[in-house]
Amino acid sequence: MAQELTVGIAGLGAIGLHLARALDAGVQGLRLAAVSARDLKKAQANVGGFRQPPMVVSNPELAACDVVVEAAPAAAFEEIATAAIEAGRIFVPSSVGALLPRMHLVERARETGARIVVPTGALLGLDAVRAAAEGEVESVTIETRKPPRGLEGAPYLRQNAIDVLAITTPTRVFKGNAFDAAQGFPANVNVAAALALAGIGPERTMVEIWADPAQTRNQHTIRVEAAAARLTMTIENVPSEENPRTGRITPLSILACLRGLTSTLKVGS
Ligand SMILES: NC(=O)C1=CN([C@@H]2O[C@H](COP(=O)(O)OP(=O)(O)OC[C@H]3O[C@@H](n4cnc5c(N)ncnc54)[C@H](O)[C@@H]3O)[C@@H](O)[C@H]2O)C=CC1
Ligand SMILES: O=C([O-])CC(=O)C(=O)O
Repeated sequence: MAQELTVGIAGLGAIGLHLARALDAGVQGLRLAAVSARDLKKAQANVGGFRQPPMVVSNPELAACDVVVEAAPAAAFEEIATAAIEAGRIFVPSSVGALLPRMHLVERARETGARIVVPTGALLGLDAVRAAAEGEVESVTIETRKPPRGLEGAPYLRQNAIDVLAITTPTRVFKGNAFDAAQGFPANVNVAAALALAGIGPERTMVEIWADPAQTRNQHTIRVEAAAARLTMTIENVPSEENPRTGRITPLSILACLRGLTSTLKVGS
């Protein structure tokens, strides 16, 4: 019989709370053991009614779990990631954009025996992108279209005095590489960072971000031109109620990713 992995979740928002509930409902081979949050009292109330209430701990204390899922704002990424990686755990980031300027953590994980497992999250097709990237890849692009409120508050918009809520027609608000996109939109295009890591890296992965008042969904289109195949894929995510920046599929994707850590039958590369 396969061993059970304990799971700790940092952050109980649109991603973390849904994931915590799903794990508490029972997933073979995984046990929710601990959660952390900004507001520990609220976290206690959120998990108090669980079948098996997890411990409410600090971010560094999550590293006692076998698997640490980061589902917090990007600003908290370093504290959560460092503790998990130093303890040699499996670290599953949501704020993937925050990993791009911290690739030394990957080197450190090699030394401590930790693993960093980036989920597909709100995106699709990273299996095909990884396969294509085993061969020659000419280009990888992602076009993200969100309702304006799904981009609100991004540092890039503030720095460039773009009032996204005043936009009345589809408007391209960013064009550049995935590294710069992740810095400028830390809460909006983690998908671009995941795509970059799956394929040809953050400098060569090109990103367009559109604010589109006609959109009701968070839409991402990937285009890959490679020696082995041409890929064009679109996902249209229903924004979550708690956080319109975040597609509802994200906690489901992380759950699927966690199942893959212990399942006997694993589908997709
Ligand atoms: N990889 C992907 O495909 C996607 C990634 N994301 C990213 O995932 C992260 C979480 O997203 P959401 O759940 O939608 O955010 P959210 O804002 O709904 O939830 C974040 C939670 O973390 C808590 N928090 C704040 N400071 C904290 C701290 N220092 N330590 C622990 N918890 C803290 C907040 O109180 C909140 O409950 C964000 O960085 C977001 O940009 C979001 C969507 C897709
Ligand atoms: O949920 C989405 O559509 C994507 C998202 O917010 C992100 O990549 O950070």
